[in-house]
Amino acid sequence: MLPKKEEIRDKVVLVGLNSPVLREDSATEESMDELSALVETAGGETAGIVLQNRPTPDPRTFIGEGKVAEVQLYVENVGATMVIFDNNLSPSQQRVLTELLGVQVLDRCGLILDIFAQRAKTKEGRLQVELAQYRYLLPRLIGMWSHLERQGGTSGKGPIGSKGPGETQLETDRRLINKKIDKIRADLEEVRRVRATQRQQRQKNEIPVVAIVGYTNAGKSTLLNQLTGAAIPANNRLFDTLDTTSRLLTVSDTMDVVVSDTVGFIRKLPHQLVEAFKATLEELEYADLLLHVIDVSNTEWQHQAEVVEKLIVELGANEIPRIDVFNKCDRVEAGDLRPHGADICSISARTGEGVDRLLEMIDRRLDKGTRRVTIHLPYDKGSLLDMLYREAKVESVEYSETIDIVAVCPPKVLGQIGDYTQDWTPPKEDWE
Ligand SMILES: Nc1nc2c(ncn2[C@@H]2O[C@H](COP(=O)(O)OP(=O)(O)OP(=O)(O)O)[C@@H](O)[C@H]2O)c(=O)[nH]1
Ligand SMILES: [Mg+2]
Repeated sequence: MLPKKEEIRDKVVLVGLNSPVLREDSATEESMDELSALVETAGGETAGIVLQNRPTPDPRTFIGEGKVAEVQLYVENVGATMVIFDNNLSPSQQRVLTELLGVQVLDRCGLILDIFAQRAKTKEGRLQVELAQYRYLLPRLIGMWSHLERQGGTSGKGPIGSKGPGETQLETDRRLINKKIDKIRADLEEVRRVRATQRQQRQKNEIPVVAIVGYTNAGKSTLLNQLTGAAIPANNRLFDTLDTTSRLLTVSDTMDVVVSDTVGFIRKLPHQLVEAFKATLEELEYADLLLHVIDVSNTEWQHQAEVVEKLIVELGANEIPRIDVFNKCDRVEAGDLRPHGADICSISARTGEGVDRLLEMIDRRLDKGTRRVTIHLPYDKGSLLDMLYREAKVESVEYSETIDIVAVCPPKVLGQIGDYTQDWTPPKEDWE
């Protein structure tokens, strides 16, 4: 585990393998830079970067054996205390490398899990991280025990069914961890149930849900703060936000929405984490609109946006209407700004530039044709008032020459009272 900031910082050598067979798990200069930012976030310090090009990984040592010796020399020279791989290592590769290099070896997944463990604050967040950690740990634990067995040579040689001490211990550990996993799953199930109830309540009140999604550090929390005046911490480090925070936002005269900030995405997000954060990310599935925040000041923004798109599909949220929000436009030259389109807008969540237009877009995208109108109802049509009380939100009623009513009406109601309203403006036609 990496120490916190105020303690001595781990000196870390970063190692990556670039190989076509690894496909998305392959390391590039950009992914190594990002790994370095992750190390920084975790409170460590990058002491060197080694990137190897190789047609295929070595099954035992992942990078080539010669490269292992080179890394070992590097570790000694800079006095590194840890080596972190940008790729995913198998449990046995991790073990072999730890032995050969003589310092702790982590892979990208392990590092991200570590950061999540440092950041998780709420009970739910901690449960989710714990679940991911146990799921990550289980195969590694098994590898560790079978390794000890081989060294000790005390087991595995007897007749089938006879258990050596290593195996017994392994089985005990495995059972304990599986029991833990079951317990955490049950607790998270309860969280999910509570969320479902809250969701039903919102649906009954017909408050649409807008979820802010995007790559880590894109500016999601800053946008929620800008929109709602919330005070969610927004820091220039990866995975600052782990919990979903929701706030009410008045979008226009006729519309309130709930806006939710969500955990950031990253390339090679450990699948254990995706699974563990399902309860949080489930919110996405039920959102009425997604705001995909993209940091255009990052040279990698296109790749980052693709990663997010993929995860949105994986989470079954790709059918939900979406607005692409190009953020941090204050940091790029005006000429570089992305073109405006029906579902695209440029903003600066920090300065507030472009946010009004974003609000208009949200309003239109979610608009189901609801309008606030003044109705002048002749007294002989008084029975329509009952219908209004049932089907619309009546805000005021005055009895003068006619019955004067102000009400927020869904389209169905507007159709029935159209003859008695003057100020009903039909929905704008300039989209879809
Ligand atoms: N210049 C500039 N900086 C911004 C803007 N929006 C956000 N930032 C900065 O970008 C950094 C990350 O912002 P956050 O809002 O924490 O990003 P996030 O997407 O919530 O990040 P995670 O929660 O870590 O996934 C912070 O330092 C913000 O101040 C912007 O429009 N312009
Ligand atoms: Mg955030």
